Amino acid sequence: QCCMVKEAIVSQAENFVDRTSSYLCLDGLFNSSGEQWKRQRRFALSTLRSFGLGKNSMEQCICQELRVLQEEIEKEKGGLFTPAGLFNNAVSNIICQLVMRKRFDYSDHNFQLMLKYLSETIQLQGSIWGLLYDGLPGLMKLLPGPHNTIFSNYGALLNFIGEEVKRHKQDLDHNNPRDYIDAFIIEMKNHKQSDLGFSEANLTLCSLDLFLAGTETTATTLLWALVYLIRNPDVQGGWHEEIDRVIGQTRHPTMADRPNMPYTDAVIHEIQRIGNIVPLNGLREAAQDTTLGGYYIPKGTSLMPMLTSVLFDETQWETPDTFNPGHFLNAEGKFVKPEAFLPFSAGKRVCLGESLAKMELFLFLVGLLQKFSFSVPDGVELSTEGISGATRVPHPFQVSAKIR
Ligand code: HEM
Repeated sequence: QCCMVKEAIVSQAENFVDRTSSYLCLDGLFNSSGEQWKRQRRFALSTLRSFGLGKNSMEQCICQELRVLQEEIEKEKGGLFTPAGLFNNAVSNIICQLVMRKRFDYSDHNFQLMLKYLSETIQLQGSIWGLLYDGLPGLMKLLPGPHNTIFSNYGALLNFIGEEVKRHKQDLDHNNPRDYIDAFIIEMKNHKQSDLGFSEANLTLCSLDLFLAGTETTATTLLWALVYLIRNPDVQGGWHEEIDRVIGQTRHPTMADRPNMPYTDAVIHEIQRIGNIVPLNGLREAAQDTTLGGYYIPKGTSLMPMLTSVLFDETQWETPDTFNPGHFLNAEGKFVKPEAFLPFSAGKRVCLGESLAKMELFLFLVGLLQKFSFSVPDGVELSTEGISGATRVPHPFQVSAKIR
């Protein structure tokens, strides 16, 4: 199965095309294909890079947000709190800086509402209701049910981004674009009509895609980190020890610390593997009759490459169902990355934000562990059973964070 997933998304990619979701007939980044997707993906990558993606300035931006997050957690004074909202807000602020050059306070109720809509929509889209709608949009449109909430949530989210676009148009300086939205508006002027997706409607959709993709996955990974660290105090202790030895207690982590922290690297990778945050990839469709892993797949067949099967393949991992950072360490304690590790997928549609996500996971997690020990009251056990939608999230939980 592992080989099939990799074959389908990498070596046989030309035999499969992306099958777009029926929701709202969106273009955006996720749902476009062909020339438009190619152009939009290239534009998004180069624009985000020009505003700091993968650069030192991004590192500083994440560390500033880390400080705010640490202060917010400190305010809890070691008492129980719910980390989900804080993590969502902190992570979202990073992609918001790139897309709309602003961050939102943790007390901003309207922004909290947007984040709630976002999580709810992602869960519903991956639920049976979302899948039924994707399969039978004509019929489902006529029926009541939770799938209708997706439309109202998208409406509110598109409105929120639309307001930002309006504000950007009012004070745009064509010679000094500030962010992705500015750069897109300028690019729209260079294109006749709306070819290759450079239209105002698509600007809103692409911005929403970045906001959505850049928030939920990374914030959910941070939540799984707490679940597994609290359930495995020896791993949390080992991580504290490496942080104290390599960075100490006074300075902030930087990406330059990473090569000196193999245990940290291994734990983060193991959290991503066992957390299995994006279990299902987007639908693909066989563009021609194809043979994959010995199976004949006729042209037109829809396939869903399950990243889960790669992450839990017992031929690839020593103890696939157990949280074990040793999966990513060799006998000398050096970090190694097995080929079967594919949480960002692979091939031409590989996650566009992979480098940003890795930077965020490293800096946020090391910064939080440097400052706090996380625990739950005696007798409480955090569940590893996730709630599966388009992403797999932990059941809501509370933790306490004691300053170290
Ligand atoms: C731990 C965090 C993350 C995980 C596990 C993750 C995982 C994924 C996966 C599995 C895909 C689907 C790839 C495919 O269809 O083959 C994807 C696509 C995508 N991701 Fe991420 N992602 C993460 C963070 C981010 C961040 C921070 C951004 C912000 C820019 C982002 C932006 C995107 C975009 C725009 C796509 C669509 C790419 C396309 O269709 O061309 N992701 N991601």
